[in-house]
Amino acid sequence: MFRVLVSDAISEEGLAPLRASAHIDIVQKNVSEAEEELHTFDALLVRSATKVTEKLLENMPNLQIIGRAGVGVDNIDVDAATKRGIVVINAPNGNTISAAEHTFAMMAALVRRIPQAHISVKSREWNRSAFVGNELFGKKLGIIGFGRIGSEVAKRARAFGMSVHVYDPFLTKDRAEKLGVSIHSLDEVLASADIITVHTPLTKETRGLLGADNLAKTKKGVYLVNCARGGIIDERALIPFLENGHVAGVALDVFEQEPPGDHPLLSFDNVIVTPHLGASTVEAQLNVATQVAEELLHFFEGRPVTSSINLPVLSKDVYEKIHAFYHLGRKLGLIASQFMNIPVQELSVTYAGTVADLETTYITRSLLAGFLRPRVASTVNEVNAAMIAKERGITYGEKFSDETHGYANCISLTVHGENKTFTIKGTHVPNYGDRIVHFDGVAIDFAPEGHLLYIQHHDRPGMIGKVGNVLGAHDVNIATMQVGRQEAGGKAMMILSLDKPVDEAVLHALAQIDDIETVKRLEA
Ligand SMILES: NC(=O)c1ccc[n+]([C@@H]2O[C@H](COP(=O)([O-])OP(=O)(O)OC[C@H]3O[C@@H](n4cnc5c(N)ncnc54)[C@H](O)[C@@H]3O)[C@@H](O)[C@H]2O)c1
Ligand SMILES: O=C(O)CC[C@@H](O)C(=O)O
Repeated sequence: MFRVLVSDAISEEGLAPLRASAHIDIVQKNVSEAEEELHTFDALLVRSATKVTEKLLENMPNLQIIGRAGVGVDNIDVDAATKRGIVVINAPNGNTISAAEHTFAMMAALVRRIPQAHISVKSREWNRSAFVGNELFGKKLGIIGFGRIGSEVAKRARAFGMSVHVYDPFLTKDRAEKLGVSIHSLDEVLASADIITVHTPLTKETRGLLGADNLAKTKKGVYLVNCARGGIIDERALIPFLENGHVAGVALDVFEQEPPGDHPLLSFDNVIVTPHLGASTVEAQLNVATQVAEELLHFFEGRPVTSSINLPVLSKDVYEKIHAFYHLGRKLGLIASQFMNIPVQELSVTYAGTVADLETTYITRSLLAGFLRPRVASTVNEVNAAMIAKERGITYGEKFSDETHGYANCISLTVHGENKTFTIKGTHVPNYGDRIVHFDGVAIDFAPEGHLLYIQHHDRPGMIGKVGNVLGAHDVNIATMQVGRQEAGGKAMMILSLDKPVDEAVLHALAQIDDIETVKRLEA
């Protein structure tokens, strides 16, 4: 049974695809209620309330995947999850429209002073002159961060007759033109906008982006909106700008600390607030829950996930094309690691033929995971392989070549260790399987499967018989045997596939045979 802990309020209807599976057990409890059984869960589904810390991950040793029903993953320690090989997925666009609409509602409410007027009328006052606002029409809207939500806000702003000035260092000119906005530097946006709305993720670069220095560059009378993440506007730095009237008003849906408690900003009449409601619509909650539940189901069924934060994104199409090579890459890495059972510094992967046109990043990650598997005690997979390699000082790189050795495709791995380099090459033959076609400088042909035995010897008559006799005497059955040599009478090798793994006594007996140089067990 695949056990899923749903620790925040997630749309019940959205969880339906998971509930439909007889092999998935869903438990709805918060983390402290589930304390005793945390170690039993394979998956964790959260919104923003559950803080997925390193400590929590330590208590969930079986966890394979974390699903965030929403966009921001700042409540999840993604590095700690990656280190443990845990896939992190989110629902990147299920709440985009709701968040954009909320931003717009906040902006309109801010400039027309709707919340203040609402409170006044509810207090039995009728003071029309106290709530004179501003039009949005004709105003310059500065958007900082022009991704999914920023661009939806822009569409609505244009419909309101606003001109939109955008700052996003990752936005291309083409996309900006398509969306009818102009790209500017941050300073230009700060200096020209009547209203500024932020739509970036919260990162090291964006924390405090609107701090004292940048706030001082804004127009006097500017309005600010933050429906993205608390901390992008520095709350403390904002206070003097509100006190001296430089900033005319602020709309906040998000806070550095949530809930904000008795925060000084809350006492300003021109600061309007909501309790992180950007995604709180029936539609958005159904969308994000459905997206994340479907992705979780794909993961459970061994199909590719497309919204992972810590894995290269793969479409179903791409996955189908690379799947076979992903498997071959894993085997190449695994065999090379055992053969080169010494410290290594560098792996170099070369793709040739049809495989060179595919999404090779994923194949390389798989190869790396295969290589690291015999070397690390913890789980290693394509999620954490790059990170573990880095920690261990192993660099890796990809190259592309035309040299296919006559095969339709060829993946070549060269491992550089101290004083020793090893190269292994493999190909995938559709409807047949994986073949290793070069091994340590010798052309050969064997399937990378099961219990393998590598024997390097001098090319002499009778070697096959001698090896067969030793194995027979130890009751070891040979399933297949492949031989290869560099030149007649020179370096030669045998790769045997055996019905069971051999023990040290067999290895020792084989090593005693004259003209045998090396004997190695390889599990594939
Ligand atoms: N209030 C809510 O309930 C709510 C709901 C959904 C999303 N959000 C938040 O809204 C924000 C935007 O979400 P999205 O889905 O549009 O994300 P997105 O990834 O589509 O867009 C983010 C944009 O920010 C840009 N960016 C990154 N660093 C930047 C920088 N230093 N300066 C300027 N731009 C930068 C990126 O290039 C990208 O275009 C996120 O913080 C998300 O968590 C809040
Ligand atoms: O779960 C929520 O309501 C918050 C969602 C929002 O902040 C997000 O980043 O998707």
